[in-house]
Amino acid sequence: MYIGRFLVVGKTKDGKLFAAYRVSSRSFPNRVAKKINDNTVAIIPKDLNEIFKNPYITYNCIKVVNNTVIVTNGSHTDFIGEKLHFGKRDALAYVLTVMDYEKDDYKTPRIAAILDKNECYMGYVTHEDIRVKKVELKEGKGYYLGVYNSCKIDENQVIDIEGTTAEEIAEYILNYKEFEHPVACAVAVIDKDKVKIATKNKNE
Ligand SMILES: NC(=O)c1ncn([C@@H]2O[C@H](COP(=O)(O)O)[C@@H](O)[C@H]2O)c1NC=O
Repeated sequence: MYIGRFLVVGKTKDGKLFAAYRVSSRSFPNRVAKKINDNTVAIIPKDLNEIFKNPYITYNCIKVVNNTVIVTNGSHTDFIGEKLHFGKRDALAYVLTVMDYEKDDYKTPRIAAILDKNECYMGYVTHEDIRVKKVELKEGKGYYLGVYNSCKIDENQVIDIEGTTAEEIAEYILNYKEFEHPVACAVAVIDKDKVKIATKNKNE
């Protein structure tokens, strides 16, 4: 099944909260997840000329602001980070409403999640729907939300989670076989009062 870009929020078997993002792509497979600093992961084309071909393929996919993790499939990551003072629900609702779905051939949805050690919200905007929801995370499980054929917040969109570190989870989700065309994965794990980030790219 091809679900395009997707995010996962969940809890490891040893109780740590995490957010993950995977690029799956038919059209732009030559990209990497690159750790920019301890708080930011970007999705970048290997050939920088690609940046000018499509406005939606280069962006920060994870940002950590004061131990709060934001994960998205586009440039709304930074905007949400700037609006966290609205509260998690309202930051998602505001930015998704203002930025709307992507104006490409597929009307690709924007997806997002915000997570800290206390709570998690997921959200999306499509050309016909918009939703933000608080979710309760369960040990050893991750809820996914993807851009194609899976753009909904639904308890049935759940996968088992293997691994307890950011590195292990990134490897696991990049290689998650059910979802086709893996390209790159980035993960942020909340471990006590620190957030640890890791990336894993195809053929790395
Ligand atoms: N965020 C991304 O990494 C991303 N990659 C591709 N897109 C958009 O989705 C369209 C379809 O891409 P694909 O065939 O790789 O699923 C692209 O033309 C582009 O407009 C993206 N936009 C949203 O997911």
